[in-house]
Amino acid sequence: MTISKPAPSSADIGVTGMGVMGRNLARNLARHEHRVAIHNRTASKTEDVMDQFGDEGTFVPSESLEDFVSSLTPPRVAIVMVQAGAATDAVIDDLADLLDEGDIIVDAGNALFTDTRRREAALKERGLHFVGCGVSGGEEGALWGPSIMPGGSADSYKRLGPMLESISAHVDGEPCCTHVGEDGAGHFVKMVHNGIEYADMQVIGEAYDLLRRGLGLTPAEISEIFAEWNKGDLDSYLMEVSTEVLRQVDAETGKPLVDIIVDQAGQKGTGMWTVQTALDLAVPVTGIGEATFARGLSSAVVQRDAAADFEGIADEWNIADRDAFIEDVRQALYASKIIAYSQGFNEIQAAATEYGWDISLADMARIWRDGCIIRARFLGDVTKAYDKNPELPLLLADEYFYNAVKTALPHWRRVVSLAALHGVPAPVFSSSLSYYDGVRADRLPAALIQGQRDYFGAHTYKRVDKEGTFHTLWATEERGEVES
Ligand SMILES: NC(=O)C1=CN([C@@H]2O[C@H](COP(=O)(O)OP(=O)(O)OC[C@H]3O[C@@H](n4cnc5c(N)ncnc54)[C@H](OP(=O)(O)O)[C@@H]3O)[C@@H](O)[C@H]2O)C=CC1
Ligand SMILES: O=C(CO)[C@H](O)[C@H](O)COP(=O)(O)O
Repeated sequence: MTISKPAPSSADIGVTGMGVMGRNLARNLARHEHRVAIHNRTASKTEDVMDQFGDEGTFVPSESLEDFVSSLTPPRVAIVMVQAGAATDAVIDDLADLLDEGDIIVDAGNALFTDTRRREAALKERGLHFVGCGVSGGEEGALWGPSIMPGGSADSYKRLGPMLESISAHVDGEPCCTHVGEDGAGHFVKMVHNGIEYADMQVIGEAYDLLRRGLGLTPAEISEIFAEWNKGDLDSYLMEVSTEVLRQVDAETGKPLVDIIVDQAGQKGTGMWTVQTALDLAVPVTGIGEATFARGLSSAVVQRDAAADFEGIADEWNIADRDAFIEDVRQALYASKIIAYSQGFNEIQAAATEYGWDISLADMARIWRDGCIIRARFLGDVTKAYDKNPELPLLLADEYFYNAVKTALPHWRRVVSLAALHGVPAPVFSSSLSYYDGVRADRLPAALIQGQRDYFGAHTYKRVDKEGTFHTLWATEERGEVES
């Protein structure tokens, strides 16, 4: 269809960016009886949406951004769904010039939360509301009910919230959408969601690799094991996805598709942002970190080529009890997953303190129970844990999760040892176990590190037996101690 000029104030909400996500969010809004203005830089995409889906609800298409804005009913709500970074800045700038005081711009892309804070502050000065809003669920989620994580002011949520809640996924009648917190809080939580997504995918990958190498199982056999696991504590969308991928056969070669796909994992940057930000906040997110580095290692072609002939000097696999090994791997996967989530929630907690965001961790777990990529039965238990104690210092301090990890421990230790002995990389399984042993340790070798720092840089240390800060005069013969 060709697009004609829309009637002024004929839409309740608008979406600009008719890519994979934007068009489906617009269709979801239209299906929920919102009149949706739609626009795309390349007008043919808007026409395409109208041709294919125009009869699904009330769409108000525009060719120009000016028409798009004038078709919105004041106070206007315009959702931007374009690439993060420069593209988002460009669209926001153009929109801001056309909007009036009190109007709301929603950035629903995967923006870096510091960009969101900058944009919110700049637009506030112009009297505009800016809402950085995480959306998860991929193409299908956007269409049928994503998990939605809006930040921005509580005032903008009053206008925006009911529309977003109407299109989100629901669990027991509760929307998987809530006001996360002020300014960049929504995008922060979405970033950590994606970081956790990386860790969750990696632990499933490590389980697959160990089952395949340890027992010589085929991808189809592992798919069946995963399907079984998916009926219990590990029940999750990513487990389901893995089951599907592993059972897929390549039509051209007749081989398992997973053997045909090049083993170099891509990344768009949200996992890396989660790790970089965690370092800034001094929160150890070892699971997410190792998962992100594992993707990096997989794509480090030059280094992998150079190391391809290195000896492993590893044991040959000879597992006597197949079922016991499968259970070991399942337990290692579950425990490592709990650690990764525990660390991710700690990162959100730390950011809430740093930026003054009033984020309910229970609500974050609640809105991730469905719609998003990390949706899982497990998140119902995480919700309960934070409902019971919103101040939990770490998820593992909850009795349910502590017991789960305690039960998993012997299995987990066996798997990590076997992986090391047999030369199978299991970076998240093993680093998560180290985190667990580190966080529960009575004494850590950090005392030696403090001594080393004091020796070469007079960085001082504290003593276990008295208050104060001390320095040993290492360069003197007496090596006396002074209080500094
Ligand atoms: N795909 C996914 O599963 C998910 C994606 N996201 C996030 O959603 C956002 C959109 O992703 P997705 O829909 O997959 O992307 P697509 O590549 O499918 O679409 C990108 C859209 O951005 C528009 N665009 C790009 N550059 C500009 C620009 N300079 N000015 C105006 N418009 C521009 C494109 O317009 P044109 O047609 O003219 O090129 C197109 O409409 C991203 O931030 C992404 O990270 C979030 C959750 C899940
Ligand atoms: O946001 C998402 C889901 O919530 C995307 O699926 C995510 O961007 C995928 O990330 P990457 O390409 O880095 O694996």
